[in-house]
Amino acid sequence: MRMTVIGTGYLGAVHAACMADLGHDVLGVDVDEAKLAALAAGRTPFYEPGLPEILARTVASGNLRFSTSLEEAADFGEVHFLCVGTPQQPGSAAADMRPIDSVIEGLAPHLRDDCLVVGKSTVPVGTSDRLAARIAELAPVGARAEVAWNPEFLSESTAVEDTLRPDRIVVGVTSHRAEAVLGAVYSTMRESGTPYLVTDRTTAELVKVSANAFLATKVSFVNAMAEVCEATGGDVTTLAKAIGYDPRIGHRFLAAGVGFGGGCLPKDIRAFSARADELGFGDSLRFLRDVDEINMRARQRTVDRARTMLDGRFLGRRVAVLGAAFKSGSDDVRDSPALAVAASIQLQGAHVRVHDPEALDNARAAFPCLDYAREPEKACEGADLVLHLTDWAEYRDLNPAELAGVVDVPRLLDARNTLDLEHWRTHGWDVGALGRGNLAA
Ligand SMILES: NC(=O)c1ccc[n+]([C@@H]2O[C@H](COP(=O)([O-])OP(=O)(O)OC[C@H]3O[C@@H](n4cnc5c(N)ncnc54)[C@H](O)[C@@H]3O)[C@@H](O)[C@H]2O)c1
Ligand SMILES: O=c1ccn([C@@H]2O[C@H](COP(=O)(O)OP(=O)(O)O[C@H]3O[C@H](CO)[C@@H](O)[C@H](O)[C@H]3O)[C@@H](O)[C@H]2O)c(=O)[nH]1
Repeated sequence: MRMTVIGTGYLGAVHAACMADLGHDVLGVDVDEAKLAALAAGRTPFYEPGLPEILARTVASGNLRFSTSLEEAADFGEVHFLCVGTPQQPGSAAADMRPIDSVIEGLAPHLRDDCLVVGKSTVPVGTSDRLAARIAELAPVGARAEVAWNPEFLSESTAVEDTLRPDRIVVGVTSHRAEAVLGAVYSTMRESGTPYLVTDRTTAELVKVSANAFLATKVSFVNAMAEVCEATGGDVTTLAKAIGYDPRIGHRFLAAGVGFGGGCLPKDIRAFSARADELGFGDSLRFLRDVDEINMRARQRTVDRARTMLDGRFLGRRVAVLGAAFKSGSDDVRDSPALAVAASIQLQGAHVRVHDPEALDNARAAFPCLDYAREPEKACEGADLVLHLTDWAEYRDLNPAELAGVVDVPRLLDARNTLDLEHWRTHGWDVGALGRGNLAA
């Protein structure tokens, strides 16, 4: 099937390459010419495990091509996936819909007969109806252009696997024709037994934002329990392990620490709340403000704990930060808790040097005020405190004995709760963590 993928960022580049790998004929479209040039040369503009191989394969086979032209896109395919960004609006909690609106303005006047515009971006409920109405105004007379919504659930770091073998596929449609077209797009997944839910567009939009709201709530729940453990002397890691054995709760998304960040969960819960206020059901989602507050408090608690470990003073101290990406397996630093903490500590007078295996360039562009090192050992040189803020596997393999010889004072705060602190302690380290009130000072 011939299709376009409009917006080739973290979501769109993966979707385009995976669709091409499934045998579809795909045109990726973006406004960012540098990004398109890299993709067309088979180079991934960001770090995503497994993507370079699929991209190289599909570009070489000719199944995947790129363009900046929406007119060319309209002419190219019968299905158009919208994958552009919906970031938080500056100065508001709501989603910025300008990228999507501008795509519709550019695409709709050129749409061919019988095409399907399929939203994958995460949007405020009601968007698909609004876009369908606008397309009806702009599309050539007689063009039967429809809108469907097909939310995306991939996570960065496992995006390729999540796209090729998703937990479920949800399509929101208003006709049998749209249902049949999307059924053909996803025939491989359907044949392999992936749960496939066909629904109305509104429900499809809501499935996406409610899934992210639930995930955010789960992380904030465990971070609230971390606060309780700190106040009472409990251990949140054991607590999470114990409650997670109940299959109704489950272990995933119960890792307490510095909280959630990234280009999705924080902005999506805010946009959901803002939309609820707009539509008059804000009270139903009031709890999401607590979820957001608990999450922001996790960053502040990390800063406070670091200050306490440094005897109440950041000024003139050297702090090594392990991790800049919002999570391991990604180079994405959008709303990264690690960088928020690092910058706050720097602003309070410490000299902060950050290491990350993949996200250094993005981190430097976002926070040029921080100092950076290409090796963890370099970041730790002369440090009064080492802060573990992104849970890269390689940090679990660090040698505490060797690192003790590099730092000024062997002091470690594990704000991800994934390091073996007893092991570090046996090598002379003074250790701290979040939510582990039972850790003897
Ligand atoms: N990143 C994820 O893991 C993920 C997963 C599921 C859903 N989503 C949703 O998908 C959407 C995209 O997210 P992302 O992380 O890929 O963002 P991103 O910023 O990485 O990518 C967005 C892309 O859209 C391009 N773009 C912006 N305006 C454009 C225009 N007018 N025409 C063509 N291209 C344009 C940008 O240049 C960029 O390459 C968001 O709504 C997000 O919430 C993201
Ligand atoms: O137990 C946990 C799990 C996650 N996190 C943090 O939560 C954030 C988000 O992690 P994750 O959800 O794995 O990453 P994303 O790539 O942002 O994916 C989320 O956002 C995407 C965009 O909407 C959705 O498609 C995915 O389903 C949803 O998981 C990161 O900062 C993680 O470090 C925790 O602090 N504790």
